[in-house]
Amino acid sequence: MRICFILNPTSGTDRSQNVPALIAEHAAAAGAEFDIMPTQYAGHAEQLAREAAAAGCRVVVAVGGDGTVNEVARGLLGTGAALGIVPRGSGNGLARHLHVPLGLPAAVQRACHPDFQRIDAGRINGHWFFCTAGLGFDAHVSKMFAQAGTRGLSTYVKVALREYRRYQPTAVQVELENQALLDTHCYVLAFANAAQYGNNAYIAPRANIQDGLLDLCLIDALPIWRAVRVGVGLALGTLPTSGGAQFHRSRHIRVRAAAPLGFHVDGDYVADAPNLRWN
Ligand SMILES: Nc1ncnc2c1ncn2[C@@H]1O[C@H](COP(=O)(O)OP(=O)(O)OP(=O)(O)O)[C@@H](O)[C@H]1O
Repeated sequence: MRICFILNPTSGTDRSQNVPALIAEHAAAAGAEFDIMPTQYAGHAEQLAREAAAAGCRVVVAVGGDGTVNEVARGLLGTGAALGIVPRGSGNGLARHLHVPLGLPAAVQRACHPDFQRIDAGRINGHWFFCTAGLGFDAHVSKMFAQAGTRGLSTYVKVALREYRRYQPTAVQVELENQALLDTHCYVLAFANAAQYGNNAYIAPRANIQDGLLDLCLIDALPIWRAVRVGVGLALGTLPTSGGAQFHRSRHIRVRAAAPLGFHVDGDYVADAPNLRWN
């Protein structure tokens, strides 16, 4: 079985290791036939993944964080090749959800001897996601984070605290299957295919990646007392019971807003769009 590792050299914050050499060492030790292809620009991993699948690779491994996983997985949709992950990002939400080992040697070993399982894919306005997507404050923070110049959890937390004081939520209507229309303020509207954003921040601890449904976490306002409670709930995985957030589950979700809203897809800010549909 031939395996292709697609490596984003810009993922994560640790530049101290020679990652291609380490992958080669551990893949060879696992007895795999393999290729290692570094990306050259944002978006390149999707094309490389599609080409690897067309060339007969049965497993195509994203070496990076959730953004790289998203691109590789997008490229594999409809090809029959399986996605593997060697987590090298700063959040690694999908890898953590799927219990992929976070250490490189064990992750490479697992990619070379895979257990296959099916996972759901979500879509927002035509953009695929595999872990989480959302709009509101977290989308706004992902936009500002991308402009911050540095990456990593501490930068993310700094940006989130700074933007917390500035962010104004928008009024939206949310339409779910078989439920009354919700008129709400979109402070956070998170669409979870997997349970966490990354870094073990559990936005939807009960999300099941194989149930064909999205878990919607809705927070309509975030005064400081609730922000603290939500922060604790994210860290402990208790958001559904600790108060401050509503949860729903649906296959399709439609969101209407008077003004265009930005959204994020697996942590990367995409675009502003007036009317969004999730499925
Ligand atoms: N060669 C490259 N040069 C610049 N950007 C790249 C390159 N290859 C991929 N990218 C972009 O880098 C972005 C960030 O990568 P990724 O999400 O893997 O790392 P991360 O942000 O550190 O991890 P996480 O999303 O888990 O926090 C991706 O959205 C991808 O489009």
